[in-house]
Amino acid sequence: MPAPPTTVTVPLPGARSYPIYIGPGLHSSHPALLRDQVKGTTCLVVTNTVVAPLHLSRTVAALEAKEGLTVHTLVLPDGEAEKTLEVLTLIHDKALENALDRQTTFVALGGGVIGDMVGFAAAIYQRGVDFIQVPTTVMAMVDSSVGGKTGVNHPLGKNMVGAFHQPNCVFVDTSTLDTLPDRELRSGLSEIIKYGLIRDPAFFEWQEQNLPKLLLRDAGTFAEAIQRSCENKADVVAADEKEAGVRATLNLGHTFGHAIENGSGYGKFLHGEAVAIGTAMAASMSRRLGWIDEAVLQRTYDALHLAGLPTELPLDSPMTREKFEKLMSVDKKVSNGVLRLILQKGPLGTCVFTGDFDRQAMIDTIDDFCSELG
Ligand SMILES: NC(=O)c1ccc[n+]([C@@H]2O[C@H](COP(=O)([O-])OP(=O)(O)OC[C@H]3O[C@@H](n4cnc5c(N)ncnc54)[C@H](O)[C@@H]3O)[C@@H](O)[C@H]2O)c1
Ligand SMILES: O=C(O)C(=O)C[C@@H](O)[C@H](O)[C@H](O)COP(=O)(O)O
Ligand SMILES: [Zn+2]
Repeated sequence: MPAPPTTVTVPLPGARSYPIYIGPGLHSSHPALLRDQVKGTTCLVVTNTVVAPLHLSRTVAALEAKEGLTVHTLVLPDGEAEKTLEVLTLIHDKALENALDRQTTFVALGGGVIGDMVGFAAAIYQRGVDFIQVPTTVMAMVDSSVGGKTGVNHPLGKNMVGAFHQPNCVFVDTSTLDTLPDRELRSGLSEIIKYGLIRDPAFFEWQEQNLPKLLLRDAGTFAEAIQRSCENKADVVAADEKEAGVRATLNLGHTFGHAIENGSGYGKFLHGEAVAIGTAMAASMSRRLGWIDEAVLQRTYDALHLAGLPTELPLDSPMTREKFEKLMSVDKKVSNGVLRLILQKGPLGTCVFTGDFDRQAMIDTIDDFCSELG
């Protein structure tokens, strides 16, 4: 009997708490932890054209070992540009063609794009069916598979159509990272750094020491980074599941970042790259406001650079101040017409979620980041 894997729990009221299982080779060592989460007699595993040839057979084998379970599969096109309502409809087409009923479970096998889309498809299929997250990117393992934010993009705004829908469990087989390209791996580091900046200075200090080992894919270091990230995310989600307040802090850098993702054409930047530039913009704005000192600004930039992430817009960027303002005006944190932002304030590891800041500081920051372009 293999030792139990590392388990982080997302505590939620009403018997909705769920486990995040983390470990190398979980598909082989602990397949029962996955299949036991399927309650009915059918499930639909959804993945994409990149992940399917690499990992689908392992997930299907783990599920098919359950007696009486019929496993359906669907392979979607890959990429952020495919995170749309049109593509999501293919999931419902497949489910209905196979007469999948309300007891079915959807299984999301892939990165954050698949996880967000399959979760939303589950939230609205026959008004809600179960789903399981099987994340295969760093981004999905440390952030997107946890917490139940699901949805798709709209041409006019990122993640603009979606629902809160929590998974039955998150099954993190860290061995799937062996096939992840370096660029996608670095992108996920952006959200790991975020946890340090918004609430966990000790984790940030650990990152300052260990980011080089993460880039070298050291397995033990990765296991710790994933566990500590999931613990941070689980704490925040438990405190504020539907983002009435503190959960918004998980959006550090995202208002600028989402504008960059949309304004550059979904897919030019990976989410974590856009968030890295957005985090640099937010830090610069905090410094401009006098809310952080030069040392905190420098450490923020240094960590992003150490992770191999960008902190400025590329020279050929189509972003302009007008584009930023238009896209940021539909951010989900706008309340009664006032944009609220997450900004670092005080010592490293502290931030605020506020609409109470000098708007000129935001404009000047945007101008500063756009000034080298075109
Ligand atoms: N719901 C949330 O809380 C939340 C949090 C963070 C990010 N997100 C969303 O997640 C998305 C970004 O996620 P992502 O960075 O995982 O992008 P992604 O899902 O597009 O994956 C990145 C690339 O890696 C490929 N890939 C995935 N696993 C692989 C593997 N093991 N080996 C080789 N290739 C693999 C994918 O096919 C894709 O080409 C964005 O849409 C973002 O908005 C959501
Ligand atoms: O879980 C959350 O809450 C987050 O904000 C996590 C973010 O990293 C993630 O990118 C999320 O999808 C952004 O949410 P949105 O509400 O700004 O679309
Ligand atoms: Zn994010």
